[in-house]
Amino acid sequence: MTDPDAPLLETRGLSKVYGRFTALHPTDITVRAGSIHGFLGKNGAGKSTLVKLIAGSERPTAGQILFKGEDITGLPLVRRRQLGIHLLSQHAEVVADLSVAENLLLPDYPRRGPFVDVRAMHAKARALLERYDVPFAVDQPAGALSAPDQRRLGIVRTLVEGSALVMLDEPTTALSQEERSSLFDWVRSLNDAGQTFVFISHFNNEIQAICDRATVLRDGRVVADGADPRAMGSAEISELVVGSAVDEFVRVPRVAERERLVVRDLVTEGVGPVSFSVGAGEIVGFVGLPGSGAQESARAVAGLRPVQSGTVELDGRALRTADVRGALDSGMVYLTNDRHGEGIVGPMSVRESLRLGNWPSRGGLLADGEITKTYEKYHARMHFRVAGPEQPIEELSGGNQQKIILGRLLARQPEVLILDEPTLGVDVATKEEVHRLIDELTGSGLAVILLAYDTDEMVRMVDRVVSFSDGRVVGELVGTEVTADAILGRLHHETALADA
Ligand SMILES: Nc1ncnc2c1ncn2[C@@H]1O[C@H](COP(=O)(O)OP(=O)(O)OP(=O)(O)O)[C@@H](O)[C@H]1O
Repeated sequence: MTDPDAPLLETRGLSKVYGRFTALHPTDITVRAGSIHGFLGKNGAGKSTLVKLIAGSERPTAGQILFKGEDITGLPLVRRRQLGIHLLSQHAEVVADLSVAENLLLPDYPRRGPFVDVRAMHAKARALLERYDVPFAVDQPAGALSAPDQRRLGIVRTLVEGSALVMLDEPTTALSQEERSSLFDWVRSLNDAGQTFVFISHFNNEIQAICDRATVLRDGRVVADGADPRAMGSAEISELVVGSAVDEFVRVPRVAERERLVVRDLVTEGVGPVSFSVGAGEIVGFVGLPGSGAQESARAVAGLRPVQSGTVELDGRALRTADVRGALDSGMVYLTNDRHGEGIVGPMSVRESLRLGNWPSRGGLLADGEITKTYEKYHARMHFRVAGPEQPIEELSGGNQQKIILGRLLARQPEVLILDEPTLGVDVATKEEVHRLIDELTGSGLAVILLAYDTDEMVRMVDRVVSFSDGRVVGELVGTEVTADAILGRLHHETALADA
């Protein structure tokens, strides 16, 4: 049995300074053996910095890390892994083109002479997966697994290596509600068997669902250590994280007076034909499971997917389909849910990143003052935690990068805004501010399409929901029909709806 009070890991005066910026002030925390310990905090609070220091991928400026009572501060990452300390970032850490078995056993493949013994490797992998209750085919490429299964594979790999502490940095990013809860069930069952986890999330309900202890960081300082989130209300957790009460924003639904975006019979690579419209000042939520056509249709409208047939009209003008430039020039912008793949130019400064692709010019010259004004405006609204306007965007915390990308799109003063997970990785306070900002813009006629896994976000923001299944539009919810239960109902009974 694991002693419930035994400290597995402790930090003493652990700090991290980057140049003149203190990401983490001297920090004392304790992670107990057998717990699921949440690290909470606003964007840039220092959560990722702390887990990186513990894992050994960053060196501390000062302080100590004790693991099972031993000082491990001077040990490199590989040695810490051997001791069983693992950090899994948001991106599933599997090698996509290696098989599941190869991923699991890397690099100690069973051998017969100089050759890898594939049979033995598969048998061993199968036995391991069975032990952790994950029934993947071992010979398929890991890249073919769904996102949550890739995450499971990543976790199993650390367990196979003999993990004592698995740290998960926002592991539910881009997972659907169902995928989240089944991942949680699995993590809980591993925890019941004694596995210790550290878990980072911006969702209070996730923290309350699986964590028995929590550490809260604010601006690089610990403000609570060892609190039990299950004994707190969600508002209480938010207040602890933010430092003041969070004023939840709920939009007053708006009825569109005229159509702005009209899409007819759009067919895009296995999806369609779909038809829908978005009115001036309206926010329309697209709901559907992965592959249902919700995201595919939104991307096709923005010119990000090839279109086989159908028409897209903006304010009565036909747009050329599959033309990103044309869509952008007409005022249609798309916020990607993959900021690493599509959103970030690493070394560029925060200030310039806000006007990337939309450079203000005066008499043919770059209007530098305008760039600064844009920075000041969005900094005031979205509270970037940055060292200053010239800091390279790649150095920012995940949530702060998301805010910059969103600011960049808003600075284009779009006519149609397509938001794919706009508050991905964004903290509870900023989420409300982002919602307010979008709501204000609809006041001047902006048309918005919103894709969001977070049903609560959907309910609070949209005027109407269009649901997708099997590549088709299968239903609509309007006004008071838009409730969390109704949206989840649409997701779970898509086929029933298709028949209706
Ligand atoms: N390499 C670096 N150089 C300079 N500053 C950095 C570097 N890495 C992180 N920082 C700064 O340290 C602060 C803490 O970042 P960290 O990634 O730990 O935040 P976080 O709490 O994980 O935030 P989020 O919720 O947004 O992921 C941020 O303000 C970030 O800009």
